[in-house]
Amino acid sequence: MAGQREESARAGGVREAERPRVAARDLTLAYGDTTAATDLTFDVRPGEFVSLIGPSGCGKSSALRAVGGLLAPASGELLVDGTPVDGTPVDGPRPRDVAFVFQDLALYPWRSAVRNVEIALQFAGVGRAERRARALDALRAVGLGDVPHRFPHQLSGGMRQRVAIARALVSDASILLLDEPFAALDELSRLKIGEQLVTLLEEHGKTVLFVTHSLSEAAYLSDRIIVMTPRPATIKEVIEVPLPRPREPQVLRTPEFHALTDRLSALLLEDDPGDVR
Ligand SMILES: Nc1ncnc2c1ncn2[C@@H]1O[C@H](COP(=O)(O)OP(=O)(O)OP(=O)(O)O)[C@@H](O)[C@H]1O
Repeated sequence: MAGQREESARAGGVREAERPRVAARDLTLAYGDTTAATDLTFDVRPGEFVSLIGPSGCGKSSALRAVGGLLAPASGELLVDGTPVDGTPVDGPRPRDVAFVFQDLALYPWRSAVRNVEIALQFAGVGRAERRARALDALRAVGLGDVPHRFPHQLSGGMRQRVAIARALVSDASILLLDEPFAALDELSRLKIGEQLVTLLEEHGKTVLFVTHSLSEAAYLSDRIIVMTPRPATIKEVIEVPLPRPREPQVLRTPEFHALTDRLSALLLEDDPGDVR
C-alpha cells in the first residue's frame, strides 16, 4: 500500500507527498512525575500502516494521544504534516487531519448505527443524501451493511467497534489513530475485518498509527511495526513487514509470517519474560 503510493509520489515528483505525515524526534511524554515514554523518534509516512506494540502500560496509547494533540510533549518535537503538535486542552483545536478510534469508543446511544457514522460528515457540512450514502458505504465495508438502523444497545461489542471504525473512515481526516479498535473481536474476525479495513484505508488514502496487543494482528496488517520497551517506553526496534500485499488469511500459515511473529515475541520477551501480550 505505502509502496505503491510512494512510487506514485516519486513519479509525480511531489515533495509534499514524501514528507512524513507524523514525525517524532526525541519525544518524551509524561503525566506529572510519571514518565510514560522517552526518546521516541519515529516517522509515519504517507499511506503507511504503522503499529505500536509493547508491554501493557508502556506508553503506546500516550504516544497516540500525543499525535492527536491530547497530550503535550514534555520535551522533544512532534510534527503532524510538518506542523508542531503541542497538546491543547480537551476542547481546544486538534490537528485538522487526525481522527481517533479509542478502546472505549463513544457512540451516541440514541442514534442508529448509520446516524452515528453520519455525524462525522454532519460536522463537516456534507449534505443529507451524500451523508447517508457515504455512511452506508462505510458500514458495508466493515460488514454491517445489513444492520444500519440498529441502535448501539442492539449491537454486540465488536459490532459497536466497527461502527466507530466506519465513522473514522468516512471522516475527512486522513490520519487515523486506532487504539486497539478490534479488542472486542475474536482473533479470526479481527484479522478478517482488519484486512478489509486495510483495503478500504488504501482506497481512501489514509495513513494509520495503530496500537494493538496482538502480535499476529500487527504482523498481518502493518507496513512497519514499532516495538517498544517497558515503561518508560523507548523504541526497541522498528521492523519492516516483509509480507506482500494484498494479504490473504493464508499468509498466516506461511513460514515468513511465523518468523515475523516469533521475532516480535522474542523482542518482547527479552524485556519482560513474565508479561508478554
Ligand atoms: N491520565 C493519566 N494520568 C496519569 N498517568 C497516566 C495517565 N494515562 C496513562 N498514565 C500512565 O502512563 C503510562 C503509560 O500508559 P499508556 O496508556 O500510554 O500505556 P499503554 O502502553 O497504552 O498501555 P496498555 O497496553 O495497557 O493499554 C502508564 O504507567 C499509565 O499508568
